[in-house]
Amino acid sequence: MALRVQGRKCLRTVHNMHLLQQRRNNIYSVSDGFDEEEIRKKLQCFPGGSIDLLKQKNGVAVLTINNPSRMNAFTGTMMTELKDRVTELKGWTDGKGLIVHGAGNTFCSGSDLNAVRAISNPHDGMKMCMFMQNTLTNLMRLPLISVALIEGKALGGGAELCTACDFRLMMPQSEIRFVHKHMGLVPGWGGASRLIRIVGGRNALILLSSARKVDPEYGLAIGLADAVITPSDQSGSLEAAEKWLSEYIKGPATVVRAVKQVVLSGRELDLEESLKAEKTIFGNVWGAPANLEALAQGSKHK
Ligand SMILES: CC[C@H](C(=O)O)C(=O)SCCNC(=O)CCNC(=O)[C@H](O)C(C)(C)COP(=O)(O)OP(=O)(O)OC[C@H]1O[C@@H](n2cnc3c(N)ncnc32)[C@H](O)[C@@H]1OP(=O)(O)O
Repeated sequence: MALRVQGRKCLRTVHNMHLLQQRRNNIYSVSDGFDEEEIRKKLQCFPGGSIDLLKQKNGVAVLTINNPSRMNAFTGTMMTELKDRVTELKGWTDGKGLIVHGAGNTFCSGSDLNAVRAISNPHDGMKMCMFMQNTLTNLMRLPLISVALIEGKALGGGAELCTACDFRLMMPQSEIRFVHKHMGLVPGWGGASRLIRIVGGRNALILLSSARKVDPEYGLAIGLADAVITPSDQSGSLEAAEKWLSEYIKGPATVVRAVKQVVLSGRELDLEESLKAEKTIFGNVWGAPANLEALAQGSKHK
């Protein structure tokens, strides 16, 4: 009898770990008819710009969408570079936070229209969509607290990209705009699914069906923007974003990453599975150095 109970417990733990593992993986794989190498080769035909990653000692990484002459539009090589940078961040165990921003004074104007025109057939479009969904899902699931710093415009795919971050910071002149309908499209990089979870179905329907501009005031009202930052003469927008983020990433990386993981589980799993995942994550921090140190110090929370 005791053995049977133990066996069931063990099976449950394996199932639980399997679910957590699944969450870390790509949405599309070979079993979905997705051949990453095939689309990578195609994307390499559309070069230009870069995705730059700076991992700082303070545990905050800065990811720069860098193609200012085209308002930071995503070329094919930038899509593959984004995938590689996100993979690099997955292995960065000292990391706590991430800021995604654009070079120059703007965020991102979506896909490079030159590439879009060249692959405007459904087969290639679907492969690109699967590739970007995999990348942005992995970005969203990083155990880092992420912020999209939206300076200037976030249009089309750029608007979708900012929904893969935990928070969105706008600036007085910035705008987020899902222009897809005006292009005869709907979002395909996972932007619609994430937008609904951020602002609710009603607001998402308004934004997607009207391609309405979201300015900071409207962004704050519907919960798409988390704050509006105004850089001072002394510090630029990146510094202001880092300052805003610093509130949420104080303390050891193990604990900050665990916080992000429990929130991810709650966001993505049903209640029972989320509770089990929470237990597993809790098991990793309970009695760990940060916990023991806090107990030894007898900390008070006045
Ligand atoms: C819809 C879904 C799809 C996806 O999910 O994959 C997409 O994202 S498609 C792309 C959607 N985005 C657009 O359609 C943006 C089109 N561009 C604009 O509306 C304007 O350029 C704007 C508002 C971004 C900036 O306007 P502004 O007057 O400030 O500057 P310019 O128009 O002179 O732009 C400077 C320079 O950048 C080039 N540019 C801008 N966006 C793109 C882009 N997405 N792809 C390629 N090139 C882009 C623009 O053509 C100018 O180049 P130049 O050689 O100087 O004429």
